[in-house]
Amino acid sequence: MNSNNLITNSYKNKPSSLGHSHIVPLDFTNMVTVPDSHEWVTESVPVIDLSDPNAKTLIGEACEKWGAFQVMNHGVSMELLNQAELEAFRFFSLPANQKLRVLRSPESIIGYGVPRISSYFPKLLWSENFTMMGSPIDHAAQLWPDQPHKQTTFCDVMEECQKEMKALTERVVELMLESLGLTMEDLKWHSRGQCLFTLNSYPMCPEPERAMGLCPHTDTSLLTVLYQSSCTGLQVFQDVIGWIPVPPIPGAIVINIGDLMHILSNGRFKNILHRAVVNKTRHRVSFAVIYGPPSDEMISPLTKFTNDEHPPLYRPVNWKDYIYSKALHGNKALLHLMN
Ligand SMILES: C=C1C[C@]23C[C@@]1(O)CC[C@H]2[C@@]12CCC[C@@](C)(C(=O)O1)[C@H]2[C@@H]3C(=O)O
Ligand SMILES: O=C(O)CCC(=O)C(=O)O
Ligand SMILES: [Fe+2]
Repeated sequence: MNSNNLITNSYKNKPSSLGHSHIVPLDFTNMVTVPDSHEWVTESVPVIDLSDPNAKTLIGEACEKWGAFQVMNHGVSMELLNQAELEAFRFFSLPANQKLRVLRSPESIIGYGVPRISSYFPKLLWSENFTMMGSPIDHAAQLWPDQPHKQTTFCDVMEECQKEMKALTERVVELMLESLGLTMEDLKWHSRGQCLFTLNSYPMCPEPERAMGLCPHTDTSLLTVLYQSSCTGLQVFQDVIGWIPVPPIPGAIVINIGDLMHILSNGRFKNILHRAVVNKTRHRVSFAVIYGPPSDEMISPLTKFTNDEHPPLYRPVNWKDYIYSKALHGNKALLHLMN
């Protein structure tokens, strides 16, 4: 037999793109640290400095590859973020009977309760949620009826933080559109965008590996802008790799693409699947602006992203109906909208 036909010769003349072809194994005995050459660190979502002149392009790339990124130099005051975190801890540390005064009704979005997505999973979550829209004054009055000072502080901080995070959200939406050659004018409702402000609490858990803080989901929003402070827990899902932690970076804010932005971009921007895991030693709190279009505005793939070769992937839907559909179908809601 011609020796050239043997399988053992398969690598003959193979070009070595990384120059790794003739590496001999490390002598692993007595190694006390891992040399740089052997360090495998899983890449996580990009961190983008909004003062970088290249920020727009980096955002576009991050939206297509990941559907999530962290931003620095975002213009939201650190002092305000710290105050909001403190107020969130104060709220969640209230006795259960006091928090139950502002229990969310089954029909409503706002108020205190289990995260909405709980309803479409068989097991319960190791978390609590308090969602606001605009001023939480009515809820604050129920929470602290005899302490007007506490009501004012809570409302002032929540309203101001919501305002600054909403401004950041709109700036990021603008950069996302610009990265695709569009402007805010292409969203005819752009001055009427609305947001919810939500506080998430993940108490310490005696057996974290048996529990789940927030189960895997994509957000219904256009964009969710989240502050997770210094406690790890948020993870994003990437095909092939699996769950990847989004490490807390001091001062950074996380941006997640939601289902509606995925629809607008006709699938070009990824709606990131994410979850929050819990831990044994720290009570974790996060808060987010959930940004979307006016409730009745129909959202469909922008014409810029559709043509004969790329027909619209989804039928038009408004945010209100989509939220309802998500409550019915959970993570399959988008499939129900497919053409
Ligand atoms: C508009 C909405 C988005 C949201 C579900 C909701 O109907 C109201 C609150 C939002 C929230 C906050 C906590 C996490 C989350 C997954 C949940 O269960 O309720 C989000 C939902 C979302 O982003 O889709
Ligand atoms: O707390 C987190 O890290 C995730 C929160 C989240 O996914 C959400 O509010 O939609
Ligand atoms: Fe989420």
